[in-house]
Amino acid sequence: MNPRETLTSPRSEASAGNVAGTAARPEAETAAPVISVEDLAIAFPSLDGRETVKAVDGVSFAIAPGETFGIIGESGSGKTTIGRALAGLLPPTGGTIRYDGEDLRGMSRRDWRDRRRRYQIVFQDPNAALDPRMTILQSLIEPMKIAGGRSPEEMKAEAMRNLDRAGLRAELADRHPHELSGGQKQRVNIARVLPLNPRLIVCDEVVAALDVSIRGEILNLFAELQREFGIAYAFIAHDLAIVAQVSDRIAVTYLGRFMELGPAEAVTERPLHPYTAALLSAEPRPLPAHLRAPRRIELKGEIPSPVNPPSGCRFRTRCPHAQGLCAQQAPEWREVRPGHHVACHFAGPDGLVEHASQQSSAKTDTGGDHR
Ligand SMILES: Nc1ncnc2c1ncn2[C@@H]1O[C@H](COP(=O)(O)OP(=O)(O)OP(=O)(O)O)[C@@H](O)[C@H]1O
Repeated sequence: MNPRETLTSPRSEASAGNVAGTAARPEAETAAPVISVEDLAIAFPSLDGRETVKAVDGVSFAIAPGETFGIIGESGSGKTTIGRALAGLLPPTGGTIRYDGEDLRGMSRRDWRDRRRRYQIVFQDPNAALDPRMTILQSLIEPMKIAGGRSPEEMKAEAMRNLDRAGLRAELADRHPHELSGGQKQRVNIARVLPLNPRLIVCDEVVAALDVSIRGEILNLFAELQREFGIAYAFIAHDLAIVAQVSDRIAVTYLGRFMELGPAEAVTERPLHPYTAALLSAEPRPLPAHLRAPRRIELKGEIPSPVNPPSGCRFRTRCPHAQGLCAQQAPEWREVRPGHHVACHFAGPDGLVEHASQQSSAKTDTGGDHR
């Protein structure tokens, strides 16, 4: 994560050498993944209990130490569900998650808790993890109490150190959450997880509820902690420009599956999947030049229900380039550029859109209109 890079200066290719399945940063190429996910599936019973909501339906990836792994996609695409599963808050209904190589299933509850502690989540709502009745100091001490092994004096000293690390003044320790701003509370949330020596923090829309003016400061704090402690982040957000700015790699999620996964600058500057291109061109705010889609691709209609996803390619019902094949066959997950994977029948190393448009003009179209 490096939010100090401005949005108008994309990362250089050299700084983003990539290895399939792990990090985009060269120093992480040989490091064992902090987390590796294989064929993850998470299903919920629907509200009436009669159907199954396939919120996540077969995603695989690995995150390297110190990497920021961005996850984007429309509302309902499964981002939060993936994030909650990574933080151990939701048991997978299929597939495996390995934490530093270990599958935690079947462990004793105590061992599981000890391991899981190092994979944390910070939510959009700064109040989500703070008890309004506790002082900030008590809130900072609470996770250490649960973890055990420190004396009250040690816990207090560690809490004060982390308050400082998170950029907060010592006198805030005696305040209650309602006396702090949203940005300050989000800093407390970050300070709370530091004593747990996190390996991975899932950042779920962590700046979405904050004033635009302080978003950069919070992102800088995440970046500083990453540099200092080598923490990896799974960074979930709607705001494409922010995800592009902070991530080493980006996964593009649609209806519980990944459509595309690759180095951040490649995904945002030379997207392979029409869904990624559509997300880029649908950005309400003007994006920096390097993130702008070459032409506008309209994303029509709502995301279909994960109870009954479309056959073949899940995106086909909204894809301007869909053809007969897309309804019949789910596209394979292919690596078409080094470290850059895509699930689209028509993606090639030089991109997709032109190739698919040429074919679609000659064949029957099963999707929306062209363009
Ligand atoms: N506890 C649950 N019970 C039933 N369905 C659920 C549950 N949690 C999530 N879902 C469904 O799973 C799908 C994915 O939801 P999820 O919150 O992961 O998406 P998201 O991409 O994070 O969306 P948003 O950006 O709005 O947070 C949605 O259709 C959602 O309604």
